[in-house]
Formats: sequence, C-alpha cells, structure tokens
Amino acid sequence: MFDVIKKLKFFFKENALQYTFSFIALGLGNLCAVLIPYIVGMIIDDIVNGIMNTQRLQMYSIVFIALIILTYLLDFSWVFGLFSGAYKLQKQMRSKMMRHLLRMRAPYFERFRTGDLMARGTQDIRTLADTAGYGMEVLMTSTVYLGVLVTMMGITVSWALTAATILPLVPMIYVFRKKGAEIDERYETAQKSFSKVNEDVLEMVDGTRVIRAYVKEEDFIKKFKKQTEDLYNKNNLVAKTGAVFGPTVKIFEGLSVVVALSYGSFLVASGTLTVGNMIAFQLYLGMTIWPIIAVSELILILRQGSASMRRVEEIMDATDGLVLDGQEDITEVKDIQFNQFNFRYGSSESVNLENLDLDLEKGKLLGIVGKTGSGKTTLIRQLLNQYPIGTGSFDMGEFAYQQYQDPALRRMIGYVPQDHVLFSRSVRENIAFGKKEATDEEIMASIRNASFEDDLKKMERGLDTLIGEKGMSISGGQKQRISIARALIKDPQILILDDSLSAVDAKTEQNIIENIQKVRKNKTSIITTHRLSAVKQADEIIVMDNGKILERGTHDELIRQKGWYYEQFLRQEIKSNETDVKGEVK
Ligand SMILES: Nc1ncnc2c1ncn2[C@@H]1O[C@H](COP(=O)(O)OP(=O)(O)OP(=O)(O)O)[C@@H](O)[C@H]1O
Repeated sequence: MFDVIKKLKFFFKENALQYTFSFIALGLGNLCAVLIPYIVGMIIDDIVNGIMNTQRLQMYSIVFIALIILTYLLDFSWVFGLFSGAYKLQKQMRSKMMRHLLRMRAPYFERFRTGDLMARGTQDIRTLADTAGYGMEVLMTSTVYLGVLVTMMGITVSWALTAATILPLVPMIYVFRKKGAEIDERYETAQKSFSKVNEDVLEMVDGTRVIRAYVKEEDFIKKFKKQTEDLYNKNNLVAKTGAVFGPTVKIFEGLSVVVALSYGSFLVASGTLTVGNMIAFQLYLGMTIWPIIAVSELILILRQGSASMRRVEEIMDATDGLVLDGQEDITEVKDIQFNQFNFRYGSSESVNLENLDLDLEKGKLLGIVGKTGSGKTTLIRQLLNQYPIGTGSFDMGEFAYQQYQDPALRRMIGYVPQDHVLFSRSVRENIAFGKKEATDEEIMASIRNASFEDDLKKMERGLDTLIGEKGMSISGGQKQRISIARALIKDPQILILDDSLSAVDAKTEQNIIENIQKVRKNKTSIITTHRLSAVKQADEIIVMDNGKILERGTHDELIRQKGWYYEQFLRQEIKSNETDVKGEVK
C-alpha cells in the first residue's frame, strides 16, 4: 500500500524544503489544536475550585485568541504547501509522459489506444497528485496528529483511560486492511473501464460523420450506454467498499465513547480524575474522530494511488520495442540500397516485404506503385524508422541504416503521410512547422511549389488563416497541398510523398510534380501513388505486389514490358480521356 509513496519519493526529495515546511506547519497547527482542550480543562477546574477571576479569564482569552490566529496561519501554510505540491506533481508527470509519448513509434500506439493513454494521462495522474496532496495530509493526521492526541490524553489525563478507550479501535484495523485490498482491485478495474469509455468517446467524435451517414447513431448510443453503465457499476463497487469505512469508524468510535464515559466517570467518582480532566478527555476523544477517519481515507487514497501508479508506470515503462543504438551522424543522404530485404509486421501472418532489391541513387525520383495492400507504405515506413528494421541489407551511403542516429535520420526526411495531420494553427504556422525560422518569402515559395497559391488568395486572412478545429475547414486537396508545402520548406535530403496527391486534380498534380523536380535537383524524392501519371517522369518506377517488386523501369520501359503497369496505365488513360470528353476538370 505504501509503495506509491516510495515511488513518489523522487518528487518528495526534489521538493524537500516545501514538504518539510508543510509538515512542520501541520505538526505545529495540530499541536495548537490539542492545546485547546487542555486549556478548557484548566478553566473548568478553576471554576470548580472557585479560583476563577477576571485576571485569569483575560489571560485564558488572550491565549485562546493567540492559538486560534496561529492555527489559522499554520493551517493556511500547510494546506497551500501540500496542495500546490500536488499540482506541481501533475505538471511534472504530464510533461514526462508527453516526452515519452513523443519518442514512441508505431508499435507502441498499436498497443495502447489513444483514449486509454488519455485516461491514464488525466485521471490516473490526478489520483497520483491526490496522493501527494490530500494523501500526505491524511498520512500526517492519521499518524502524527493521532499520536500527539493520544499522548496528550495519556499525559494530561490518564494512560489507563486512554488505553481502555483505544482498545475497541483495534479490530477496526483488520476491517480496514481487508477492505483496502478490495478497493485497490476494484479501482483498477474501474479505471480500465474508464479508459474504454474514453476510447469510445474519441472514436465517436472522430467518426460522427460516418456514423450519421450510415444512420448508426442508435447502435453507437446503445454501445456507449452499455460501456458507461459498466463504468457506473464498477465505480459503484468502489463507492460501496469506500462507504464501509465511514460507518465502521463511527461504530468503533461510539464504543470508545461508551468506554470513556463509563470508565472515566468511575475514575472521577474514585477521585483519580478531576471533572476538568474528564471534560478535556471527552474533547480529545471528539478530536480523534477526524484522525481515525483519516486512517480510512489514507487507506482509500493510497490504494487508489497504487492502482493509478501501476497504470501510469505501465505506459511509461513500455517502449516501442525498437532498438535505437546507431551512433553515426548523417548530414547528406547518398545512395539508398536494399538487398534481399525482408520485413514482417509483428501481427502479420505473412511476409510484408519479400526479397527486395532496390538501388536508389542520390538525387533520383523513385515512383512506387502497385495494388492496395501491396507494401508501398510498408517500404516507406522502413525508411522512416517507424517499425523494427527487417532482415537482409538496408544501407544508406557508407553505413547500414541502423548505424545512424534516429533523430539525424529523421532530420534528413521530409514526409507527407497519407493521413494529413494539420495543427489547429494558422497556415503560416503549419507550413513553418517544417522550418522554424522560415521567412514569409520562403513560405510563399513553398506554397507556390505546392500549387496552393490560388487557394491562399481566396482566404481572407491569407497566411494568418486559422485551419483545423478552431479555424476554417479546408478541403482534402488543400490539406494535402499545405502538407506538401510543409515538407518542401524543409528542403529535405529525401522527400517522401505517400499517396499525397490523391485529392488534387490531374493538372495540379502535374504542376506539383514539375515544381518538385525543379526545386529538388540532386535531392532524392520518393512518390507512392495509385495514379500512374504522378510518377510518369520518375527516374525509376517499381511496381509492388504482395510485398515483392513485380516490375521495374522507367515509364517507357514499363509500357514496353506490357505487364501490370501497362494495363493500369491504359485503363487510367481511357478514364481520363472520358473525363475530358465530358468536359470535367482534368
Ligand atoms: N501495422 C500493421 N500491422 C500488421 N499488418 C500491417 C500493418 N500495416 C499494414 N499491414 C499489412 O501489410 C500489407 C501492406 O500494407 P501497406 O499499407 O504497405 O500497403 P499499401 O501498398 O501501402 O496499400 P495502400 O495503397 O492501400 O495504401 C497489407 O497486407 C496490410 O494489411
């Protein structure tokens, strides 16, 4: 149960001054509080003994007011100290998690779904922060404060009465231990269900348009209701176990009061205790209610904290399983060579790239075509270091690919993925993402090369137009071209367009390809596409089928081979001519 505190030790150490100060303030605050019943006892004994006068009353009043002011200041200090520490922990853990996630690659995100990661990054980290804030308060209250109270009861009133009063509380510890373990298990199950709800929400928000188009709202609502009901039931179980703690405390506390009253009265009657002692004892006993409840709170919060810690550790300790130990720097990409190269995804039954031989000279344009699922993107992913590198040889210049440092490799590549990712920022910021210090002239040049200039002119705020969630919605073709401009501005050694021209018309596609060829002399470019016109000018085109290279050559050579490429080209030409005849945009 205390393992969560052990695991948070690094944080308590880092903020040792803040926690020490808070604990001292909390201890002193508690001490001030326990002095009050002691003084009340003295006042009552003064009255009973007939020695109370104005002077003594004034003195008691001043001490009371001083204690109240001091308690206020001390309480403020520790509450602020502990709870600001909790926020600091949240901030730190979230930044750490974000750094970890940004380092992870594809296999990691196949293992943990976005909704699950969000649940762990929000609610579980908040639970951990509660442990560092409220948890520390109840830890101190249930140990130091309770200890001070019991000591005061023993020293100032009677050890015998104190022992007799505490005895009925012992069986309570057994109940707490048993229920604590139950809370741990139930809370973890509830958190898993919360992750699932998060995943469903994300999927629904993302897919709203498709859900509505297929009139599947009711199905999704039903499924979501079932999931939220499951979460409700599991949280209910947590609440049910948690609810046992409060009444249990009250029952045992009640027993203590009965013992205190009966045994206390007997001691007063026998002359061992004064009336003032007896009243002070009752006040102390009343004050132990919160520290004893705090014991139950402590168990609750530490158990929940442990479960959340396990969930956070699971994603922080997990890696994408990809070994990155390359040492070589790279500033220029020379030839890229694959030799008898094979690759298979971890979850795939068959080989996804098979006996691949490919020699891509520096500065050349390579076209990759082939049926869907033939392995085009898989080959690109190897270049992007997104999955484990396959077997056989894969060299870049003088070294094997794995011998290079991963960040250095990524700096060499400008990548336009199939699924365009634009940030909810301005057009300028989205494009300058590829080159931080880019001037507006450079941004405009890459916009022209990506054939986005005319579209930009129609945007009222030009480069400052906000796109994405908070800004205007833009078409698929516009998204593709902003993504291309972002890659072009980086002027990378290798430019990769992965089916990135599918949403633009044939004329725009032609312009973009010509611009790319113009601005990327002596730099390598790779284009995967379904539309063969996009790679007509490539220095080499490979046709992939089932992870293998089926045909290769220039456009003219492939046409002469009269294979898949030839047939596909004819088909696409006929289609394009038909479109022309109909007078539609080419
Ligand atoms: N992450 C993955 N895990 C397991 N198998 C995968 C994964 N990604 C792709 N595959 C499989 O690998 C094969 C090649 O897929 P790939 O995405 O490379 O095809 P592609 O030629 O790019 O297709 P498309 O033209 O439709 O984009 C397919 O059979 C696909 O199902």
